[in-house]
Formats: sequence, structure tokens, C-alpha cells
Amino acid sequence: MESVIVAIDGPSGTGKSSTSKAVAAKLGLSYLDTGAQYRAITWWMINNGIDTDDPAAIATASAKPVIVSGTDPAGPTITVDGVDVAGPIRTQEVTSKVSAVSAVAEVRAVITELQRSIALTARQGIVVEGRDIGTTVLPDADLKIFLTASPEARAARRSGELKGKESADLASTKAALIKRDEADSSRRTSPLAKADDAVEVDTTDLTLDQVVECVVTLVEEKRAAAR
Ligand SMILES: Nc1ncnc2c1ncn2[C@@H]1O[C@H](COP(=O)(O)OP(=O)(O)O)[C@@H](O)[C@H]1O
Ligand SMILES: Nc1ccn([C@@H]2O[C@H](COP(=O)(O)OP(=O)(O)O)[C@@H](O)[C@H]2O)c(=O)n1
Repeated sequence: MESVIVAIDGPSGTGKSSTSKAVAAKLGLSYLDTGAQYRAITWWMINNGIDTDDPAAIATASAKPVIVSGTDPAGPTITVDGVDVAGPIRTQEVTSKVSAVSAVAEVRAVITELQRSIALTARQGIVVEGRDIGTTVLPDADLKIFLTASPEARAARRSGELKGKESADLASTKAALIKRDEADSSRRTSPLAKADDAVEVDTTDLTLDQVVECVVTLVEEKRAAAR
């Protein structure tokens, strides 16, 4: 197997981004954060005065923003209409609105198309992380991983990140995270779900290094089996 495609899905705070970046760096693969793309289109909607509670208005505007993702795991980038939005897409405002925007079928169609074209052109292969990569975006991925962790562990990880930036206590972080998971899991189009053939890894009691090692081993096993 020359080029390998790895799909990593799961809810917020399970370790998708950190794991995917490290696995891609170790194996010399590209890396794509699809959540950043949904955050970027949400940022654009807010910035352009589109009501994020109006699915029809979102659908009409969905093809307008030009989103470009840089896929080097050592320094992933994201721009919208040429503007670097790596910082602005992480605000609580975007986080609170991204589930509503990403539930709109037209938004998913545009972003899914973009994701498939990026995966197709990654010559060495790619690690793609998100919510519906194994089920919808790349159903033929060579390896599918579904990360889980307890809500307590996920909230603790997230509020650790937010400390010093935007104050958010553990309880409100946990409540916001559970609300977003529910919205992502219950939407009609391409909800957050484990693919039938995904390997589930519970990261609650694992260190990041252990999770990375586990995924790298699974990729190597796939490669050995394909030889
Ligand atoms: N196995 C782990 N144990 C402890 N902390 C972790 C683990 N995996 C990730 N983290 C930390 O948790 C936070 C959220 O991880 P991230 O990779 O952004 O998750 P996701 O992409 O699933 O939302 C980060 O600060 C990261 O360093
Ligand atoms: N493949 C994906 C990835 C993200 N998303 C949406 O984008 C949001 C932000 O994703 P993210 O991966 O940046 O979220 P975190 O887990 O990092 O907080 C999710 O809550 C989903 O609403 C999606 O719908 N499909």
C-alpha cells in the first residue's frame, strides 16, 4: 500500500486533532482537520451577517466562501477568501454556532466535495479527522478509527485549553460539549457516527502517546497485510 488513507472520527475532546497530527507526522502523511473547515464556513457566515439560525439563508450562501486548508501536520493552515482564520475560528461564538451551520445539507455537500478532492491529491496519503469521515466522506478509507472518552475527561481536556483565553469553568464547558455532541449526532445529514468497520479506541485512561502508538500500529498492520 503506497498511499494510505486514515479516517479518525469521534466527539469533541477525544483527541482527534492531536492524535491525527502526530500520526501523520510520524508516518509522513498529510493531515486534514475537517472541523476547522466547518468552523471556517461558520466564521464566514457570522462575518457576512448571515443569520446562523436560518438554514435557508445558510444554504444560499454556502458556495460563496473559498476555503483553503494547508495539510502539513507540522503547521496546518486554514484561510477563507485568502484571510488566515486559524485564530478566529476557535472563539466561543464560532464554537456555539458551528453545529447549526454544519447541519445544513448544502454546506455539507460543498465541504465534503472539498475534503474528497484534498484526500485524492495527497500523494503519500492522509489522515483526515472529523465526525463523518469513515461513514460518508471517505467510506473506502484504509483504516477507520472512532475515538471516544468520558464526558468528564473530554471537558477537563477542553477547559484546560481554554484557561487564560476565554474563561470557561468545567461545568459550562461540559454542558456546551454535550449539547454540541447531541446536535452533531442527531442531525439528518451525515451525523456523527461510528462506521461499522471502524476500530473504537476509548482514550479516557490513555495518554496521547499511547493513542498515537495504537493508531500507528494499526496503520502498519494494514500496510503489512496489503503487501
Ligand atoms: N489521550 C489524551 N490524554 C490527555 N489529554 C489529551 C489526550 N488526547 C488529547 N488530549 C488533549 O485534549 C485536548 C483536546 O484534544 P484534541 O486533539 O483537540 O481533541 P478533538 O480534536 O477530538 O476535539 C488537547 O489539549 C489535547 O492536548
Ligand atoms: N467532519 C465533520 C467535522 C466537524 N463537524 C462540525 O464542526 C464542529 C467543530 O468540529 P471540531 O472538530 O473543530 O470540534 P472540536 O472537537 O475540536 O471541538 C463539530 O461540532 C461539528 O458540528 C462536522 O459536522 N463534520
